[in-house]
This record gives sequence, structure tokens and C-alpha cells, in this order.
Amino acid sequence: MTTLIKNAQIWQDDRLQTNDILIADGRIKAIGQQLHDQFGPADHVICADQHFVSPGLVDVHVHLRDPGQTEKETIATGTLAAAHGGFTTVGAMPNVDPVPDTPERVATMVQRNQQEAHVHVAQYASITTGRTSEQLVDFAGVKAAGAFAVSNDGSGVQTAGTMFAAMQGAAQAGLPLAAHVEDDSLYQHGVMNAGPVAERLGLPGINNVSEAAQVARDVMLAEASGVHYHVCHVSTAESLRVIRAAKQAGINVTCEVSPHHLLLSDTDITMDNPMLKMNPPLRSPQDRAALIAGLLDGTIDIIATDHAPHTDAEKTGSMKTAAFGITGIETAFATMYTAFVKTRLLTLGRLIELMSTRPAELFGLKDAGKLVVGAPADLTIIDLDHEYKIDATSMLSKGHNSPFIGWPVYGNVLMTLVDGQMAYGKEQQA
Ligand SMILES: NC(=O)N[C@@H](CC(=O)O)C(=O)O
Ligand SMILES: [Zn+2]
Ligand SMILES: [Zn+2]
Repeated sequence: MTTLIKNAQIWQDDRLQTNDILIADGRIKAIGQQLHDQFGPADHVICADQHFVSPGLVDVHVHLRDPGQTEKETIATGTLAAAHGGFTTVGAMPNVDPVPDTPERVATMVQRNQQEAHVHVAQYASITTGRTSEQLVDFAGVKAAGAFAVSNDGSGVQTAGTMFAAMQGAAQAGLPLAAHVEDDSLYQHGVMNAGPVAERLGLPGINNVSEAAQVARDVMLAEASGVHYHVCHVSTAESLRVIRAAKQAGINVTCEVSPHHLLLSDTDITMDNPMLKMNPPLRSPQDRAALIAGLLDGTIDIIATDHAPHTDAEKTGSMKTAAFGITGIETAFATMYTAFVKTRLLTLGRLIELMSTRPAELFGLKDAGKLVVGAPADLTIIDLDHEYKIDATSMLSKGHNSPFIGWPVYGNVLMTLVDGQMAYGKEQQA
């Protein structure tokens, strides 16, 4: 079975260039002009119509909620939403029930992902059993069962002793350790960033130091253990300063930022609004400016969405009682493209590095993030010039808890191919 994508604009030598892409048996067989002359007619032709064809996007931080909270999302709906957002590989966080904290449970998740997902799913195991205990998982065992990394996302690892032993175990097994950084002893039951906005709204605040202090602890432990330490959803200027210094010292630390922390700050919270509640919270405009600077100077390695679907009921009422988290996988490319590429802060090529190539490389996802001959045909066709308003009714996630609904953006995903098969496409939608 062969498919020819005609008139694709692909990013080559720092600019968009028109090419055809020939796919055979799910892999890219050739990229170039007049492939018909060399290879003969294809079984199936897709006309990209001079639209941008990207290597499929890679998001290493996604909550699929399955098993345990399938009213919020399932493997099927979350990965269909991912395909709609242009993603062909997602990292599934382990805050599900039961937690994938044993080789058997990881193997079950890997098998279910293969059967039920619309895109590739890289499966996280937890760092500790049940995700919040101090009992380490069998790192070699969960790796052998198919986990690509470990994380206790949703909670920080509270004691240095546990974190150090975990890092040593993960390093030995060759697993990256992705940390949700939050020191519970500094956490004061806040629901938004601590500061003047929280005070004005009469809402309890979350300090910057509850994140940054744990990052500082962890980079020391990462240096001593040699693990690949990855900071999830970095949100404060102080955390970034510590990460920058750690990188300069040659410590193997990387970090991700979420689109919402780049696009919004606590000053956008003008009233008690659960759609703007997430953990870590939207920080001050100064923190946001530091994150943008870190993205532009390369201190921030990748963009990851922290797609966190919840039911409508859990996201209405007051921030005091609503659930933490917002969706993001269907809006990430358009919001990032509009804010950073349209404004010429980043090139399109650099955005694709941040959202595809680099996350795949950092997490050892060998087949992902590549638009080259021989790689799997994980490709996304995007209309970069189409301006539209983000619309809840077009979302394929079960969660509609997005603060970006109504935002005018550019960059509409037309089709997503996974292993050469259409995982999302307008044809399929009609
Ligand atoms: N980010 C959030 O606010 N919530 C996440 C957990 C997490 O990423 O820490 C969730 O699972 O809902
Ligand atoms: Zn988290
Ligand atoms: Zn998360």
C-alpha cells in the first residue's frame, strides 16, 4: 500500500519548500519532486495543496484518565483529541487508577494503548507505588514492561532520600525521571498564584517557593545520581534560574513549559474562574516573561501541554472547590504558532523542534519527531494561514475545560497520519 502526499510544504534548510512525500507500508519511502517518475503511480494520493506538512507533534505530558476516571477522558477520546491537535505521539501520565506501578500493570497499559489509541502512546510508570508512597517501583521491571519514563505527576516526591534512591534506580535502568515539583510542607492549600491578585480576589495562594525549592533540591540529587532529570510544567522565574545554572554546570536536567504558562498570567484572572485553575498555577507577569525568555534562549527544552480534562461539573463554581487542570492538546499548536511564529519570536522550524523533534529525542522515542526517509509516516498537514476562533464544539476530548475557547488563532490541523494511516482528517469528519 502506497500513499503520495503531493504539494507539501516541508521545513528544509531554514525555510518552507515544496515537496512530495511517498509513503509505503506506513513509512516514508521518498521525499522530493516528481516521485511519480521514479516510483510509478501510488495507490492513494493526498493533495496537501501547498499546506505545511510537519513531523507529527510529540507531547510528553498528557492525562488520559483511563482507567479510573473515564468520565473525563479515555485512551480513545484523548488520543483522538491528540490527533485533532496534530500530535502523533503522547506520553500518558500515570495518575490513573490503578496506577501503573508494577511491570504487570505497565504491560496492561501498553497493551491497551496499542489496541485503543488513535496515536502512539508512550507510557509513564510511576516513581513510587500508588504514586504518593515512599516505596520505589521496580525500575528495571517497568522499563522491561514498556515504560519510557517515570513520573509521580500530580504530586511531588516529598523526601530527598526517596527522590535520591529513585533517581539512582531510574538512572541504572536508563529511564528519564519527569518530576512534578511541589513541596507539600510549603503548600498552603492555595488555588491560584500567591500575590496581589489572589489577595484582591480573596483566594488562597500557592507560593513560587513550593516549586522552586524542590527543583533546587532535585538538581543536586540529579547531579549526584546521574539521572536524566526532567522538570514538568516549569512555572516560576526562580525554578528557571536554578535550571539554567544546573545546565551550565553540566547536570543532565531538562524542562518543559505548558502553553498556558507562556500565554497567561495571574493578572488574567479577573474574577473567581475555575477555567483558570491549574497546578502549577498561572504565575505573575514577571514569571511569565521569564518563561518566554527561557523559551527563546533555549533554557526551556520543549513545550508540553499537561492536557488535563475534567467534567464540566468539576470546573464550575468557585476556584476554591474546582479541580486543578485544563485541556490543551487540541489548542497547543495554534496558540503557540499564533503567539510565537506569527509574531516572529520563533521560526516555524524552531517551534517544530520544541513540539516534535526535541521531545522525541529527550525521551528516547526513536521513531517519533522525524520527517525523513525510513521513518514512520507520522505526519500532520496544517493550514497555517487559516484564521479561526477556538471552538468548544469542535473538540474531540471529553473535556471542554479550556481557557482558550473563543481565542482567534492561526494554524488549523487538516489531517494527521499515524504510520501512514489517517488518525484525524477533515474527510473523516464530513
Ligand atoms: N496540572 C493539573 O492541574 N492537573 C493535573 C495534574 C498535574 O499535572 O499535576 C491533573 O491530573 O489534572
Ligand atoms: Zn503536574
Ligand atoms: Zn500533569
